Amino acid sequence: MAEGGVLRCSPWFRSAAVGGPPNQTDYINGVALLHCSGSPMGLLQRLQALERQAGRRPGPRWGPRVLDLDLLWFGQRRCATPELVLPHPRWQQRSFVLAPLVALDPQLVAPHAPCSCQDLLRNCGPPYPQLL
Ligand SMILES: Nc1ncnc2c1ncn2[C@@H]1O[C@H](COP(=O)(O)OP(=O)(O)OP(=O)(O)O)[C@@H](O)[C@H]1O
Ligand SMILES: Nc1nc2c(c(=O)[nH]1)N=C(CO)CN2
Repeated sequence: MAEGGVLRCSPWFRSAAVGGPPNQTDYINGVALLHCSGSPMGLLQRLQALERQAGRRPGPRWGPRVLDLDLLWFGQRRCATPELVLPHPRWQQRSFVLAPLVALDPQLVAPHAPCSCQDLLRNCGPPYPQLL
């Protein structure tokens, strides 16, 4: 049985919806650093079960959802299947991901990233997510 848990959590950030249908309400984003002794796919399945428990139902791409738990990276692992791509293909361009990561650790350089999360966030430019 795989074991794991939450090591650290970022504060929450509010930002306007990026992409998806028009007129969405703002999103609230955070990141967590996890310890996990199991496989990336096993972890993704646990995250998806939590989304379902929270009441998430199928909807349009990037449309409103009650909970969205994405796996950004899993150590140094790389993976490209229809079910799981690691590292997540879009995290480096998303200020709503990078602002919480920088809040978690201002020095953070993620596996396979070309520079620090702080530099990636600067590259995104404004508007920056609002710290709650
Ligand atoms: N790293 C990953 N983290 C989460 N889901 C992933 C990942 N790689 C691939 N997927 C797959 O993406 C599918 C769609 O997930 P979801 O609807 O949550 O996408 P999204 O979060 O809205 O969009 P995005 O992938 O751009 O963040 C899932 O069924 C899942 O199998
Ligand atoms: N602000 C914000 N925009 C998004 C978000 C998100 O979490 N926050 N997630 C998306 C698909 O995962 C698409 N757009």
